[in-house]
Amino acid sequence: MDAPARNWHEFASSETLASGFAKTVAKILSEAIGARGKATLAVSGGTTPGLFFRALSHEKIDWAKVIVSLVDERFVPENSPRSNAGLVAANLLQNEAAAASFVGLYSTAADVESAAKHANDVVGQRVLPLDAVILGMGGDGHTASFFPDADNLATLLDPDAEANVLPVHAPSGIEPRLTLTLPRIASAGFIALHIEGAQKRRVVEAALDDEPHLPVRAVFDHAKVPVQIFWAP
Ligand SMILES: O=C1O[C@H](COP(=O)(O)O)[C@@H](O)[C@H](O)[C@H]1O
Repeated sequence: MDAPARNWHEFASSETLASGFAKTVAKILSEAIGARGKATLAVSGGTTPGLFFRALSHEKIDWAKVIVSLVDERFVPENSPRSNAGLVAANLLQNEAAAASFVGLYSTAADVESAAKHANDVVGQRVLPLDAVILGMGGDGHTASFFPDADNLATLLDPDAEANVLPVHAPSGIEPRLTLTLPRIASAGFIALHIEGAQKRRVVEAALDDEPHLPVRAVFDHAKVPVQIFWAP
């Protein structure tokens, strides 16, 4: 397979990226609301998106018609500092965006397998299809919870997977995880990869050139629309 196109959107700083990227995502959501009366957005967690979330929360769109969900989640309750839902609640579902609905992936199930079954159904009923997906990426080339050492990586990355959400066990992921599967991400109407720093840029370039085994590459290969990379040093 040929290397996918690179669509870089480069900003001078995290702050200018956050505000420019927020305007782009707000426009996508507004267009979806105009077209079908609602918009669905799945966002990532981790250390990168906080500033962007805060900028997006101030955008003046019809947030009551927006459903926000997650690309992936750690199997931890929302009050854990490791919870992606907690990050979204504290930073995105504020200000104008407080009117949005939120559908998370975590539930107080006995184990991550049961939680994934529950999330699979809820996401299928309330969230899909996705108008916009915001991905992050770790320095190991994982995106969503597609960790290189996940015991079910091939299933997670199966372009024909029937599941919406699957459990993940990966030593490098620390806790068990819940993640959207590749085809649910790849079929979104807008797909952005938000990364910051020279090292992550090198990882993306490597994934697109000579390291196609890195999990993030699978999104580029199967996305229905070209993946847009938002980057700041
Ligand atoms: O564990 C996760 O990591 C990735 C990347 O996070 P970052 O801290 O390097 O920004 C994130 O995209 C994913 O949602 C999260 O669960």
